[in-house]
Order: sequence, then structure tokens, then C-alpha cells
Amino acid sequence: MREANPPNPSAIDETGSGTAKCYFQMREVTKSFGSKQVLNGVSLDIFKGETLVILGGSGSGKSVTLKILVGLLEADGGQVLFEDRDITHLREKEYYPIRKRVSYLFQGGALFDSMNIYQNLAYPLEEHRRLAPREILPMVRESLKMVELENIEHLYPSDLSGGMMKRVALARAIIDKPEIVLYDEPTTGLDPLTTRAINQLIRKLQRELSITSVVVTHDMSTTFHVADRLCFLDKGELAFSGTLDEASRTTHPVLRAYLSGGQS
Ligand SMILES: Nc1ncnc2c1ncn2[C@@H]1O[C@H](COP(=O)(O)OP(=O)(O)OP(=O)(O)O)[C@@H](O)[C@H]1O
Repeated sequence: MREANPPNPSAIDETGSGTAKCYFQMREVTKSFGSKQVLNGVSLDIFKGETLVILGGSGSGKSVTLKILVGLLEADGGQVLFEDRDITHLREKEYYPIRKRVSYLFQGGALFDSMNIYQNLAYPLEEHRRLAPREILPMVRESLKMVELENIEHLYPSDLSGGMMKRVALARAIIDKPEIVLYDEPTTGLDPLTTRAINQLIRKLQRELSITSVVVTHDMSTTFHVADRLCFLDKGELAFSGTLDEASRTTHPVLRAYLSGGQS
């Protein structure tokens, strides 16, 4: 079953670099691993300025979708556009300018255990921008402050709680001022209060830094808190796309179960 409700892009296109209304557009994208078809003709748009939540069951292809957007996986069929330019089959190096503008918050955060928090945050700046330490330190502090953490530069990931680790991973994701952040299950494994704090942070980053966000989750509190728009993946297809209000009127049985909290 497929329901598609086109959003009103004029309501959310405020950041506008160039004339493109969308950062990403996926057109009939297919992806298989061996004989397993994960995406079966998925089309979705990511409008500038919005927070899009991608919801779906385990194994429905949410993470695969994010990875295709940033070129960590290649689509088998269909097209991926970035600001109207076809990026479906770019070479690795050709993705670099896009990855400078798009940050990917991996499931689990992916902090380096052997590095302290300063080193974890400094890493992308040293590696990609070759900045000097005196330029990096204020950026590290500013980024930590944005996620409401201070004076923890000397600590190691093993010293932090799960919620703090997610915040540090978020600080690292925004340190180089991305235009878009892709969040892969940012609240999985967190208690309700910490989940709420991360949800508020996602909103704050969108508001204060004008970051466009794509949030992959099966957490309904995250969905209700952050979504401007919702896409629902089911059996490799985009089964729904629309606002939360439109989703509340959906007839799709699995999405209805999600929205009523019957499944997570
Ligand atoms: N590199 C890969 N090689 C083989 N199979 C893969 C690979 N990446 C993903 N898959 C498979 O694709 C399917 C979709 O994976 P994906 O990680 O996108 O699911 P998901 O919707 O994010 O699920 P979850 O909510 O459990 O994280 C799964 O069956 C997974 O095993």
C-alpha cells in the first residue's frame, strides 16, 4: 500500500543555498544484498530546512537509505539527486564536497575509545580541514556547549553515560557546521528523560543552526517531538509520506500500530 502526500515546500525552504528546494531526492531507488531486496523503488525528497523522520521496522532499510544518500552504499537502480544533481554513481572522491555539507551520526555514536573527548571532536578538523590546535580548541568548546556539555574534553568515552556519549557524538557531527545532519537512531537505548533531552537538542540544532535533519528511528517520542514530516518504510517501499497530522489519518495498518504506540 502506498500513500504519498506531497509536503508544502514553500513552508520549509528557508535556508536556500542555490535554487534547489531539496537537498536530496531519491527516485525509484532499489537496493539488494545477494537475493535479499531491501529497497524496492523508494522515492523520497528531503526539503531544505525540514526535519524528516524515517520510521520503519527492523530491517526495513532505514539505515541503508541514509547510507545511499551519502554514498556509503551505492543504489542498484533508480537515481539519487543532491541539489538537483545526479549523484547516484559518483566516485568516492566526488562525494567529498557533499560529505562536507552532510554529517552522519552513526548508530552507537562511533566515538574512538582510545581518544579523549577533545581528540574525538578534533579528529575531523585535523583530518579534513588541517586546522591548527589553537583554531580547533574554541570549536571543540563551542560544539560541546551547543549540546550542553562543558569541561569534559579530558575525559574518555568509557567515562561517559550513554546519553553523554550521544551528545558528544552529536557535538562531533556538528563541529564542522554541516547543513544537514543524518541521525541513525539517535535515542535507541536511552532512558525516557535522556531521550527527551536528545529530542530537544535535535530541535535546538535545527532552530539555532538552521540544520536540515533526517532522523531514522523507531522511537515514537522522537518522532512526535522532532518531525515536520514523516516517511514510513515497509517491505522495501515508501508506504507513507506526510505530516504527523496526515499520518494520524492513515489507513496503513502497521503505521497505525506505530502511531498508537502498539509497536516500537
Ligand atoms: N552491507 C550489508 N550487507 C548485507 N546486508 C546488509 C548490509 N547492510 C544492510 N543489510 C541488510 O539490509 C537490511 C536492512 O538493513 P538496515 O540496516 O537498513 O535496516 P534498518 O531499517 O535500519 O533496521 P534497524 O531498525 O534494525 O536498524 C537488513 O536485512 C540488513 O541485514
